[in-house]
Amino acid sequence: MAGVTLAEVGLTYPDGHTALTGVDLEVADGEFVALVGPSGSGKTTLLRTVAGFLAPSRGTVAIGGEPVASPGAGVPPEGRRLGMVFQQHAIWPHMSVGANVAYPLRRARRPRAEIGERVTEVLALVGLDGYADRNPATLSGGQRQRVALARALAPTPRVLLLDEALSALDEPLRDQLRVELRSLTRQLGLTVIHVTHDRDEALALADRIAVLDAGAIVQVDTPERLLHEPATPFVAGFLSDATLLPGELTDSGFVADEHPLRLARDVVVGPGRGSGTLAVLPGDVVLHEGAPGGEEGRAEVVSSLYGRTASDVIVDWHGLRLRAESDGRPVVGARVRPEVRRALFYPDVAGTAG
Ligand SMILES: Nc1ncnc2c1ncn2[C@@H]1O[C@H](COP(=O)(O)OP(=O)(O)OP(=O)(O)O)[C@@H](O)[C@H]1O
Repeated sequence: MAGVTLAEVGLTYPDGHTALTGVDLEVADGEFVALVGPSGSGKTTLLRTVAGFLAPSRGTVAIGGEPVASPGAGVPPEGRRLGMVFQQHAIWPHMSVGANVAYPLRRARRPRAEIGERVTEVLALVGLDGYADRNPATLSGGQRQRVALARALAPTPRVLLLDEALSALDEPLRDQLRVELRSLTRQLGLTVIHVTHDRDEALALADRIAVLDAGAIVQVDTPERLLHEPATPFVAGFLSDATLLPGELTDSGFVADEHPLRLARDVVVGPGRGSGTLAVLPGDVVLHEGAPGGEEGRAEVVSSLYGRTASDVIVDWHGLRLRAESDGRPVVGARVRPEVRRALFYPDVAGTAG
């Protein structure tokens, strides 16, 4: 059993900056959890707290049910039986590939024969069979990351911590390593916490994703639920590029503040009445070309980026930058009429009437 449990974890750096404000997170044994959030939201701080490089100011961290950190007490990183892979510069250039992978085993004073066997085994696992004698300088970026992964896996860690481990690689290599990483961690039944700024990578790899904002977790859920049922306007905006706008929801529908958008009640998803925030997902907007109808329905295309499944389009609609997915590729400057087919409503806490 090697799940990871964080209970009420807070962390304030010595300069007084609070990076984590009370994080509760339960990662199950064998689960792959991605941590995402804007720059500075605390992702790396959280990962380093689990690793043992940082001590929480309050709360506890447990691995496999055993408390490893609480204020004033802690198991050092080397006693936590974790593997870690960073973005780059993770392997030592003056050692051969085999020596890099053997290093944590030598430090643990494992018998020489066992070390040799294990190095061969993990190099094969990451697709680097026969690379033990190579100098890391002669490897590609992707191969070096595989060496880093092999070194992290060599001592049979209970949990694998990845900090932007694939981010320095170019596509399509990054994509290939994503696939390999996922099947490898499944095969080994490893618990993984993966920090990434790449939303698509998190959605593709993770069983569940934890979304951080300003040092707190705002939602932990499966990729599907995060995309279709974001818990807050922030999550809808951050993960799905939702357009957010304030307004009022009544029994007859939504009326935007200082904008012509009006929606019937049956296309607005969400509880409550009163003032709040509407989140419009790009896939819920249809752009009608030719812009028939009244002036208030007209918008102008300001950006149109072609994509594999749809174009990513931004229109200026009476000062609102509305994001839409479009089957075609509308040209910049075209006049269109946006139709919002569905939207999510989040009542203001103070403005909710029930
Ligand atoms: N050693 C430190 N001393 C003081 N503040 C720090 C220190 N390290 C990080 N911080 C601050 O703590 C907050 C969280 O930083 P952290 O690196 O965990 O964020 P992040 O989500 O990983 O960001 P990024 O995506 O940019 O890597 C930031 O405001 C950062 O400036």
